[in-house]
Amino acid sequence: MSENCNQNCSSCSDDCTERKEPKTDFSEKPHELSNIKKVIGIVSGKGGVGKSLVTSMLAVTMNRMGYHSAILDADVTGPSIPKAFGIKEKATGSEFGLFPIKSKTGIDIMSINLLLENDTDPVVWRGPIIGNTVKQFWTDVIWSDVDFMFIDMPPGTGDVPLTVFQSIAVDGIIIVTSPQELVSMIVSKAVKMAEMMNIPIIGLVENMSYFKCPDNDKEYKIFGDSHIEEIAKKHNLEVLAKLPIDPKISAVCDRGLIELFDGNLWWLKMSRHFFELV
Ligand SMILES: Nc1ncnc2c1ncn2[C@@H]1O[C@H](COP(=O)(O)OP(=O)(O)OP(=O)(O)O)[C@@H](O)[C@H]1O
Repeated sequence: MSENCNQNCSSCSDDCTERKEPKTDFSEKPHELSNIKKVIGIVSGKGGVGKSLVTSMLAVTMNRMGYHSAILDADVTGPSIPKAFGIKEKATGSEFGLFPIKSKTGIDIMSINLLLENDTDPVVWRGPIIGNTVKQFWTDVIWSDVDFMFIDMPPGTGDVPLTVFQSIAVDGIIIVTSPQELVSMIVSKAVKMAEMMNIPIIGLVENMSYFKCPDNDKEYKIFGDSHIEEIAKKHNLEVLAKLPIDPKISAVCDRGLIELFDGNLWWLKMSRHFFELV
């Protein structure tokens, strides 16, 4: 029995011996014309820590290595992926389903902003509708020959991420954090959620870890000291990267040119973990 057992089997995914009700399977099949090999979810305990940036750069890195990458932007209320890739056109469809938009370098992307008339329209929908929209990005979009799909998950551990985890067969997740107070609690929540859903955690990424001053090469910890190593040890996880604050990153994102960012070794180091999933 799970140490967190609340005697309510309907809200639990554990296969324990005490189970009273059969496990409900909420998983959805992708579109019948889709072919997706591996799905990696990028999650964060709270917004604004760089989840979309990590999602985008991982897709760019794998694409540069010759793998067909895709991004499913499940962050419906804060969709920043089309902006980072400079995508302005709208998604189209046929009687068979919806087609993702191809970025300049061939990454397939689907996001709510590719369907809304105006990018600036707010998505003032309740959780179940948002959850269903993300499900449809999985079931109604034709994802052709995708080697690695990266999902920019909605921030937090609430209703919407839960729906996404239950409906989409995610092969592994990466948790993105920043070096601030509360990180320990936020990571613990994300880890518990992944454990409940039986989803492997590939590792942790600390974004905005430090800033390296170009004038004196010194590293400054703008958001305070990092505790990511202790947190990783506590949960028996690997720290995949400690990414610096880099004004060049925000500049390319703002100009829709993320595919031109030359990246650094961190991204290549992270990508080796995806091959372990294959
Ligand atoms: N390491 C970094 N250096 C400089 N700017 C960064 C870095 N990481 C992220 N940013 C910038 O910070 C902003 C927030 O990043 P991003 O959109 O990736 O966060 P998020 O966690 O996905 O947020 P949300 O959950 O609100 O969508 C963006 O403008 C991005 O360009």
